[in-house]
Amino acid sequence: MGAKTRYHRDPREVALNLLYRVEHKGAYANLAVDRELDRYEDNGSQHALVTELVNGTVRMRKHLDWVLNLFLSKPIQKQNPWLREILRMSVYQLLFMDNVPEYAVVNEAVGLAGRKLDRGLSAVVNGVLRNVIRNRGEIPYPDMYQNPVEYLSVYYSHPEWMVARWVERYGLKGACQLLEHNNVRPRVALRTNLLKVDREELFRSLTDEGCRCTLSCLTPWGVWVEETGKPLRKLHSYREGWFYVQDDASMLVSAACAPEAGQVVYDLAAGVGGKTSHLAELMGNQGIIRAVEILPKKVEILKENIRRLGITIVDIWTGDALGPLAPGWGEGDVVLLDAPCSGLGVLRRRSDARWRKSEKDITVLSELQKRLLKRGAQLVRPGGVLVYSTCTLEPEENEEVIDWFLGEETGFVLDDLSQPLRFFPFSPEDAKAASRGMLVLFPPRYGTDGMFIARLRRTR
Ligand SMILES: C[S@@+](CC[C@H](N)C(=O)[O-])C[C@H]1O[C@@H](n2cnc3c(N)ncnc32)[C@H](O)[C@@H]1O
Repeated sequence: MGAKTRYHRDPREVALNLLYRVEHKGAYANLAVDRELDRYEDNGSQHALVTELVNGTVRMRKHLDWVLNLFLSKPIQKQNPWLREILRMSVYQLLFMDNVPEYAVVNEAVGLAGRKLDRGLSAVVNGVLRNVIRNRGEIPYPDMYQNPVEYLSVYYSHPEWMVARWVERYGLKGACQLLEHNNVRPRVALRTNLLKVDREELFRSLTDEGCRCTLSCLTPWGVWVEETGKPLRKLHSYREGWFYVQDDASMLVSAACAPEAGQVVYDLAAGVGGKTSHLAELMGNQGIIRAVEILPKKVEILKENIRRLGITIVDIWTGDALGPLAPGWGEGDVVLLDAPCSGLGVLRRRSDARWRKSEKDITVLSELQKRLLKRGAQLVRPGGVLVYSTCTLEPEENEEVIDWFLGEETGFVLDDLSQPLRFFPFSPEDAKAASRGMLVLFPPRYGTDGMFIARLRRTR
């Protein structure tokens, strides 16, 4: 990429153009923001403002639309698309950002409207925003007692079908905790690459480069970064391959496999290699990992990741795990299936993800998961281990897949997860579940991503 442009455009205008692309052209919020900001010289505060304006506005869309509809004569959905995004972004600042003065929000919005719209619509922007400011203390949300699902869905800005599921499963209190968790920026966690450094050394290097971090109390590898002086990719320790960016919950998956040096290990849905690389680290980079991934683009990133981390034991097969694999790939000691899933446990990571999912995805994915798990089982040697994981909380993709599998395959039993994960500070009820072989990490409980892990052993 050539020289970067100095950041001279109004960050709100940059954010508005991005919002238009996300809401009206189908762009993915995180990719669109990254790509756009990559064009400019890094300027911490303006980059942070654009990111917050876009992700916050997209994430809180349902809440914002509810509020706006109280003050508009025509529903927000029927308004001019530019007007819609200017109003949403401005009300987001008024209701959810406490470091932007009200007058600045209105002035900036009217200025943007003047550039994108005609005079009449600029006046609408001015009038609506002033009305929101006057009434912000007494917004009438849906009735919490009469219709809790509708209330939570609007207040926490999630699709109603998701809220209904979670209220039924976790009760009102648990659902509220989860919804709140999904609206908070995730912490940045790094996994120390023990092939190259120990965690204290990584910590010192990060601190020397101006990062504010703490050691994770959840895993032996994690370092939590609260603030970086520069983007992670520009750090010396990143270039040296001393860490991989990964949530603590994901680190549990490879740990649950408990692979040993010299073993043959399959990673049947390797993606960009988050778990593959951790498996290799746990094996001391000795043995063989056979990584399968259907998307060539991801395989390219996987290759780059393992190169940077200094891992040399991964053989890659680019293709469908349900089809034929590389010649000579027979049974393995451990098979991991980190299955494609609805991702409802990691909604906080992508602001637009909640709006892209449908309840039908869950049913469709659970069928694929069953087929992939059955395929994985064929690759486990007698006495070997099969680990199944997802980053969703939905039983159809988790416990029900395992129950179905155990009904079909008589040669497998659930295997104790608490031993390989003995470092983790489980609640008593999670510890019990882990010892029985299946575990759901409920995100608000540990501040992690949501994760499901099941460990099975082939008995014959
Ligand atoms: C949950 S992601 C894996 C994430 C990865 N384990 C990591 O930690 O980075 C699931 C992956 O499965 C891949 N996938 C989906 N269907 C597949 C199939 N039939 N065969 C192989 N890979 C598949 C997807 O492209 C996706 O990268």
